[in-house]
Amino acid sequence: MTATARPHTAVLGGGVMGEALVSALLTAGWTADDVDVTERSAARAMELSGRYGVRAADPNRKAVKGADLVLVAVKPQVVPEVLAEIAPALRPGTLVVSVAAGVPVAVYEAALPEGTPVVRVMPNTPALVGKGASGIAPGSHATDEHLALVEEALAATGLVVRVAEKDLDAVTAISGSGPAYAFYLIDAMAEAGVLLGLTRDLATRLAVATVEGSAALAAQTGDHPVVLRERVSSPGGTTVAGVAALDAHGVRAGVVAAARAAYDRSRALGAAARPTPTAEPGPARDE
Ligand SMILES: NC(=O)C1=CN([C@@H]2O[C@H](COP(=O)(O)OP(=O)(O)OC[C@H]3O[C@@H](n4cnc5c(N)ncnc54)[C@H](OP(=O)(O)O)[C@@H]3O)[C@@H](O)[C@H]2O)C=CC1
Ligand SMILES: O=C(O)[C@@H]1CCC=N1
Repeated sequence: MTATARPHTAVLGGGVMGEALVSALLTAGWTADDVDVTERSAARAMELSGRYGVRAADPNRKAVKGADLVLVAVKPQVVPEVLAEIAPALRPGTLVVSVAAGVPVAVYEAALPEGTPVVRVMPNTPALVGKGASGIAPGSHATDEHLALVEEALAATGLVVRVAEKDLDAVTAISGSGPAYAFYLIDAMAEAGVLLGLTRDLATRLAVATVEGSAALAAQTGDHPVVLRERVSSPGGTTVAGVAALDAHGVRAGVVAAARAAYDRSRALGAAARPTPTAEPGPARDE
């Protein structure tokens, strides 16, 4: 039996998320020969090449020339310059997928040749261990087949859900940035354990296992979080005392404020990436 051919793929930007994407592609059935990765620093590109066997390509423009799938994983502020660089070299039909926070599909469609299919993705770092959560949204030229290809590319990362683009800033605020909130909670629980006399190692292991187990219980039962919380809370017991203290310290309001701040920041990053009204319209391809 021969393996299914995968589209030749260029990953532009090999930082935290670019590396997660490279790893996910290889787990999903792409071979190392199918994947090129570009980086600003040659040393980082060689590091990824050594770790995964993928080709360290340079520059972005050359990498996309032979690609059927381009994954943009640079910072939002760098997206406009990368699009300007690659636009003339993109082959017709090449699917451009971006994980950049906030940057609207319209920015890609304005910068890339007319008709270029674009899909925006908001992944998160638990993708590194197959436990991620990603929202994906199509641009105006992306078809169901394009979305299916993105789902195939992300198959090893965990949950992938299709959403409307208007919801991606909210997805960013909840699941994109969310791992940091969860790590914040784990760190705070571990620190509290140390305050109460546990060793840091034990307190950290207990906190990690508790958050992991609670997430697994919520996922496997499908029960509402309030129901699950009530099951922990014996009348007049320790848990109601603890949860009352969380409420008294405004922790719920703090989580809502965190998500709102991340949402606003995502929108601001998107606004900053939009071209000024005087900018020239889309470029032509290389001959
Ligand atoms: N980290 C996360 O949890 C998530 C990140 N994202 C998105 O993923 C994108 C990348 O984020 P993250 O991986 O955290 O950031 P990183 O800074 O770790 O990665 C970006 C990488 O791109 C490199 N780079 C910069 N300019 C270029 C260029 N012109 N061509 C090729 N590579 C370049 C950077 O090099 P150098 O450092 O030398 O500039 C860096 O290694 C962002 O747009 C972010 O919004 C989305 C969801 C979650
Ligand atoms: O912090 C950020 O901007 C990126 C996007 C979501 C998670 N990390």
